Amino acid sequence: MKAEELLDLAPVVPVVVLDDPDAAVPLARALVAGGLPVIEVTLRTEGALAAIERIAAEVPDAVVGAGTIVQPEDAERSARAGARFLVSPGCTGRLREAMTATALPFLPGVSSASEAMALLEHGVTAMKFFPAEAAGGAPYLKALNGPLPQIRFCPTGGVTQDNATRYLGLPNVGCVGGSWLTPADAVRDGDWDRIEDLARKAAALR
Ligand SMILES: O=C(O)C(=O)C[C@H](O)[C@H](O)COP(=O)(O)O
Repeated sequence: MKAEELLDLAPVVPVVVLDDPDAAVPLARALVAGGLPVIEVTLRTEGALAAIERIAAEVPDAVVGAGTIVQPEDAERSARAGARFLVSPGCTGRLREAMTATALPFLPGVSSASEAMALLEHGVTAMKFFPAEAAGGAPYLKALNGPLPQIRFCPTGGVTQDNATRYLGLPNVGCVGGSWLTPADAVRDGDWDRIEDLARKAAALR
């Protein structure tokens, strides 16, 4: 799968922070049941790689990836755990090389025209726009589409059920990402029905 194709699999990519790897499988099943098969597990917790491993092994309909790829080593570690894509909040030359070396599709984070152009020089045309709302929101991305129509984005950061359509209506947006599908209290309480419901509403956004 190419990164461009990843952007078209689902309108919303849930960004998940998981403390307990035991929650990974029921959580992923709830998201898939609600219609959101692409799941980004952030490497912000100790259990993140174990969570990715479990989802990859036990939820065949999910497309699980690793988020918060910050160190070059994170890319290979995530690939070994079974991640099928990689997402980073920003990008450096070393990080791009490490993500490229895994042969997995990846969405490097950018928040400016220059950052996007630096990646474009290396043939990267699918990116995460982060932090989307704080960096200028949908008007900013709309403005980038004029000079840089070959780049498509997954805006993430401050995106919600209520503002997602502003992004999804843009020609250079494939999908959006966000943590609103998996509220911390719902994950802690194992309220998978609530998460499935949130996913279903988000899946209907497009
Ligand atoms: O962890 C990463 O890799 C990030 O870059 C940040 C996340 O994508 C955002 O924290 C999600 O944003 P919210 O939906 O506003 O919570």
